[in-house]
Amino acid sequence: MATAQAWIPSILGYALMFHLYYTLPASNSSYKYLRTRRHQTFPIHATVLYRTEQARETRLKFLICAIASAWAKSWMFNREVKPALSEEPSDEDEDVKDETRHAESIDLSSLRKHNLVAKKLTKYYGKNLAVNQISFTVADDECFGLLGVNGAGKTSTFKMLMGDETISSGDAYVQGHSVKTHIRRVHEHIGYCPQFDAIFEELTGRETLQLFGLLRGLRRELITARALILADKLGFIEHLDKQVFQYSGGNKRKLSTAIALLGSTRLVFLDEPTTGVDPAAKRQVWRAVRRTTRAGRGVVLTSHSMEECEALCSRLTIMVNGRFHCLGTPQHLKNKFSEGFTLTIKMSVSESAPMSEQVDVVKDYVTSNFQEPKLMEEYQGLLTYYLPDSTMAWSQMFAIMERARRVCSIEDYSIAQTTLEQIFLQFTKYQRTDNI
Ligand SMILES: Nc1ncnc2c1ncn2[C@@H]1O[C@H](COP(=O)(O)OP(=O)(O)OP(=O)(O)O)[C@@H](O)[C@H]1O
Repeated sequence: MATAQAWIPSILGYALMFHLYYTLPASNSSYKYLRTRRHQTFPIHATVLYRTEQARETRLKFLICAIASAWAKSWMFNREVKPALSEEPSDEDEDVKDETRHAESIDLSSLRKHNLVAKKLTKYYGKNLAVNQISFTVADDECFGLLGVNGAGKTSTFKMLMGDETISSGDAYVQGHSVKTHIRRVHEHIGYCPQFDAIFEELTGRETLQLFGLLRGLRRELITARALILADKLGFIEHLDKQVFQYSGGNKRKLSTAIALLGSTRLVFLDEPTTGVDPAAKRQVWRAVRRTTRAGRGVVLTSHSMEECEALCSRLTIMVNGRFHCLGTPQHLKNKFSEGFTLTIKMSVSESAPMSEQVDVVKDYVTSNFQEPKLMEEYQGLLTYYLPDSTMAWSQMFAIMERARRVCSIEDYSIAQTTLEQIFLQFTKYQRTDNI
């Protein structure tokens, strides 16, 4: 499809070019010399004049044709085929509706009081609707998480907010400045760690930070001090004077995160900052992000790690097909979308009876004390149950299991709520994959 689209403007352009070339009238003088030539009566100076005239006209025609061709091309590429947007899907989540109403009710005079306000932000790539009328706000000291599978629209959202991609409709406001009309002012307030490291391989880490600091308009001494602090906190200080091409993938991500955090901007966009970063270093990045929000700066984060979102985000949303499908604190989402609990029991080794008998006793106990428990896994004295009754109180479940410890051969047990990952999977199974 993309190839066909690329060919159409060229064919149109060239067709237009040939059409114009053969139909545009030549000037009188050109006709005159043409006629003269046909009758073989032209003097030598007339031939020269004819060629000059002809060349000038040809150039003019080609110029007109080239402009027409370029216009046809840009019209084809910039044309956005917009299928009608449904006003508000009826099955939209209440929290998402509330956030939408809140963001859209903020009037122009109050926009300055908000760190980031997005109103009906929409992105089309041709016919593909990548981001579908999302509205949200990000407060100072808030870490707002955008979750979603590949192709959900997270990066497109960032790109629109950064002015890297045009906004198809809607707008966003950073500290009151419109992304559509005042992108330069917007840039002053945003630190950005893109999904793919946009850094110069030949520079050292220190030079990179100095370059980006100077571009931000920071004083040299300040940049030097901040570069050292960030490299130390993010854990790449020993690589600071190495050229970037020598950095591992994880260290490049840390450097990109440091660039985003360098300028003390009101907002920081982090697009999968810990991809490829080892678990210990990940914690360092998390600490740096927490310090950022504690300092009163807003962070918008995308990540494929549920653990990361749970650790960092004050609010998060799960994006599917360019729309928000739920929104709230991690605990709120767990309480709201929780579908039961997971009970894990570890059997104790006892000489009094064979293991299989003891396991049967525990199974009977669980079946008679919980509603419709489902044995998910049984492996070497370890039983994992799914408890679908999400209305049961924690205290009640623990009381049952403490009693079980006294009457059965149980060494240990644990009860866990549905994880954020399970909730994520519930939503993302609806993601279209045809256009990724
Ligand atoms: N430059 C582009 N041209 C055409 N389609 C695009 C372009 N960039 C993204 N898309 C499409 O837009 C949709 C959203 O893509 P986007 O990169 O925003 O998703 P994402 O949630 O960031 O995914 P990932 O987790 O893989 O980064 C996808 O269907 C993708 O194919």
